[in-house]
Amino acid sequence: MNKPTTGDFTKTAGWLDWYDGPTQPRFQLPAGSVDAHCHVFGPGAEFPYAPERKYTPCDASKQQLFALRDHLGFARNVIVQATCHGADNRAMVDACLASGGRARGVATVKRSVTDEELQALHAAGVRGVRFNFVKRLVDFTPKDELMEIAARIGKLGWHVVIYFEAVDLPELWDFFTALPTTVVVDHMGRPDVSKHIDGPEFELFLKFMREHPNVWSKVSCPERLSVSGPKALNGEQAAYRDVVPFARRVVELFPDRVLWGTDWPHPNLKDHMPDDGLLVDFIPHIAPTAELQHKLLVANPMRLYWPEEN
Ligand SMILES: O=C(O)/C=C(\CC(=O)C(=O)O)C(=O)O
Repeated sequence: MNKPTTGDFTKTAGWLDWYDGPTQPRFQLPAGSVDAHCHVFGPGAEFPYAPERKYTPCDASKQQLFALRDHLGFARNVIVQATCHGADNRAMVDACLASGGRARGVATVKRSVTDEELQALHAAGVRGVRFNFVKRLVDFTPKDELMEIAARIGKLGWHVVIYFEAVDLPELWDFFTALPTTVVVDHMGRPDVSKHIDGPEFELFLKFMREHPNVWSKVSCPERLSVSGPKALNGEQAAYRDVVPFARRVVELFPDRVLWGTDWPHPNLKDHMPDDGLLVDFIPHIAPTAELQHKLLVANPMRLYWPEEN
């Protein structure tokens, strides 16, 4: 895959581009698998990055995303609006429209979004909005604004994707548990995997899922969560072992409410870029049976993003 230059934009210092030439996964994805968390970036020359962004990425186009999809053996993508595009959803919408029905989207919208704009996003394939609470990525948005947006998009049958770090869950609990829609948590709420899996922090996350049947989780991003590796590089077939027990527990406890995605092109990784083929080989470690794999990769994302096909 050739990486284009970033138009007039200069990448954030130390930015790592995605892994060039990922290996063919050994794990064969079930037919119809969905990569339920990935992004497109720009290209900046066509879809400029937002003035309020906290980082400037490398360009990562829809063609490059679709080439990765085909290489890894996925059938479909869910393209999640990244903060570097703010609430300008054009790059994500353009990718959904170009996918021939094989991509759905998760948008970022402001309170000022009109009903017509929401309808247009729906027609393009958007089925959710993302509320981001990771402080290094976004400025604060008042909760009453977010609640108002949630109520409006709920009427369209959309869901809310929430991104936060584990230490912030207690403070966000009341807001999250009041959301009226299906709620999808990015990357298991970013547990600190150096803490004990049975400790209070991860237990609070499991309680969140246990007590609220509208809450789903992406069991993605081991490359972001891992502390001790090993990294998904150089043919490593048992990467990110410290994350496995956490993700596996969520998959086994809530098999009908989990999703998986590559997170390509892996924004803001500072230390290494995973080989996406080896990331796919991580899946059977956290979903060890064919039944769990089918739910995680096919049945669950299809139910949430393509319910009309069920
Ligand atoms: O995309 C991800 O999964 C994670 C991100 C970036 C992000 O969310 C965004 O920019 O919107 C991160 O942790 O830096």
